[in-house]
Amino acid sequence: MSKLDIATIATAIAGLDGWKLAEDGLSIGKVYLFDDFNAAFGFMTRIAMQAEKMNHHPEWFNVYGKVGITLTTHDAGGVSQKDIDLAAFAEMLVS
Ligand SMILES: C[C@H](O)[C@H](O)[C@H]1CNC2=NC(N)=NC(=O)C2=N1
Repeated sequence: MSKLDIATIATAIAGLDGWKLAEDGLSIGKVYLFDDFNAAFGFMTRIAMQAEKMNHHPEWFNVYGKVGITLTTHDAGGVSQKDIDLAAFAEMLVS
């Protein structure tokens, strides 16, 4: 899996509400806000199952209803299609 160029990443995340490219260009991220911990952890559980299925895992932070997700592909040293795909999966869950 090779990393994508910045233009490709920008185009891909333009269609993913709220997802941003990190200053260093090496990851994409978004902060989700849910009504409570139950909703937040349910969201995280579904992403965890998809991450295992894809063998592609997020870096994330959770406190109560807040879930911060950062996606990068360690093996590629940047953002790959897997990161875009997992972000798209997260957006599908909340849309
Ligand atoms: C051996 C390597 O860790 C595995 O192929 C997977 C596991 N999950 C992963 N997750 C992420 N985000 N990046 C990776 O490069 C990655 N590699």
